[in-house]
Amino acid sequence: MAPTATTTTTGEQQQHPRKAVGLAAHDASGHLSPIRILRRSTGDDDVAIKVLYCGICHSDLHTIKNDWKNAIYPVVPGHEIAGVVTEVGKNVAGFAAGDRVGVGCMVNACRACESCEEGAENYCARVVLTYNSRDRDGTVTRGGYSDMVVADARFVVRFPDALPLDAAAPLLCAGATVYAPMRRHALGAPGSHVGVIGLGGLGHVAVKFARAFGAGKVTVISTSPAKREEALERLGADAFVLSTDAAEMKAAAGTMHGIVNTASAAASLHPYLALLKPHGKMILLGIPDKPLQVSAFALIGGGKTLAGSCMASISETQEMLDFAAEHGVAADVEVIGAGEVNAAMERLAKGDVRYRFVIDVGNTLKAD
Ligand SMILES: NC(=O)C1=CN([C@@H]2O[C@H](COP(=O)(O)OP(=O)(O)OC[C@H]3O[C@@H](n4cnc5c(N)ncnc54)[C@H](OP(=O)(O)O)[C@@H]3O)[C@@H](O)[C@H]2O)C=CC1
Ligand SMILES: O=C/C=C/c1ccc(O)c(O)c1
Ligand SMILES: [Zn+2]
Ligand SMILES: [Zn+2]
Repeated sequence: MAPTATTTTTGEQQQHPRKAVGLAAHDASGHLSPIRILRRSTGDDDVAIKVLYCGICHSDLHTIKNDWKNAIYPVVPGHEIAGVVTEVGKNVAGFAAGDRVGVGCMVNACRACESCEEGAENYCARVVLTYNSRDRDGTVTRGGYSDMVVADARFVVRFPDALPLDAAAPLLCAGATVYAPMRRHALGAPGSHVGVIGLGGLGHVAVKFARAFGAGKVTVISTSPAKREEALERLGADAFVLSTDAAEMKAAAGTMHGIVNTASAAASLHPYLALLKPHGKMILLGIPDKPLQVSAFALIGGGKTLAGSCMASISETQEMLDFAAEHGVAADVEVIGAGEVNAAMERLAKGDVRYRFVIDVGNTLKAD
């Protein structure tokens, strides 16, 4: 199907003269179709990247379906972008043509606030997300379901040679998002018992990182009985608790030092908080479309902590990639062609993926 022309203004065409092709959703049906888009020229601080792979994060699905009511259509999703450098600006010293690089969830920030100065640009109030965000030049950002991207070098990371780009692409969001809070809150530290709610893209990588951290015990807490065997036999979990089984949940109550919650749909927190030991911590990562409720007693009783965490900083993302390369951590992926993306979204909505779809952009997304 021939790409549709994107809706660009004359101003945007002047600022973004470079033709590219992508996959866009035009409404809350979430149906993705080819689109011509424009990218900026390579600025002095920029890196131009030929996209080879892009992971499909559940946030992409939330966004194109407008679950969060923040979609700026046409949405070109994708923030698990892996590819090779084609051009660098004259101020860029750390990258060169041919380098294996990635772009995750962010492409800009204010660089002046307390968070930016601390190297925590993911908590900048003016953070610019890789897609569906208003950039500083006023244009809407478009993500990695496209054949090329241009990004400020500060927001580009390097893949170690040991990481294959298809299986490493999901680390840019799924991996970084679980790695950062697990390190910050010592979840999965040696001798500790960590639970992971939701064995999906984020969850399965959390299990792998917990193993690599030397956790004393890793328990998957899942709504899917079909995931039990491979959680235990292949992913390295020590235990599997079916959250719909009252006896299994009761047996696990009060046993966990920490829990990583990656559930993509709204579910009562109370049964999960009961799994924590006194003073245990739940890190909330999943972003369901509906607000969550928690009773005071669920936290006060036991002195428990419920903390949110958002993406990861660029330095945490690079640290995570280097750690993953050293410890053999990569995502379990199902590589698909650009033409299969809508079928993949339907399967993702049903949890029918083990455990991350990755689009083979380099070989299957081309301008006609
Ligand atoms: N905070 C942040 O910075 C980030 C947040 N996210 C968010 O994290 C969530 C997970 O993303 P991702 O891993 O890509 O999604 P996936 O769809 O790959 O995995 C989500 C998992 O959640 C579980 N789940 C689904 N529905 C329910 C339910 N009703 N109750 C309990 N568990 C449920 C399923 O696991 P099982 O079958 O084992 O039950 C499913 O596999 C999304 O909401 C996404 O938007 C993603 C990246 C960054
Ligand atoms: O998948 C990652 C999404 C993270 C995210 C963070 C902040 C925000 O406003 C979003 O819409 C998504
Ligand atoms: Zn994501
Ligand atoms: Zn800032």
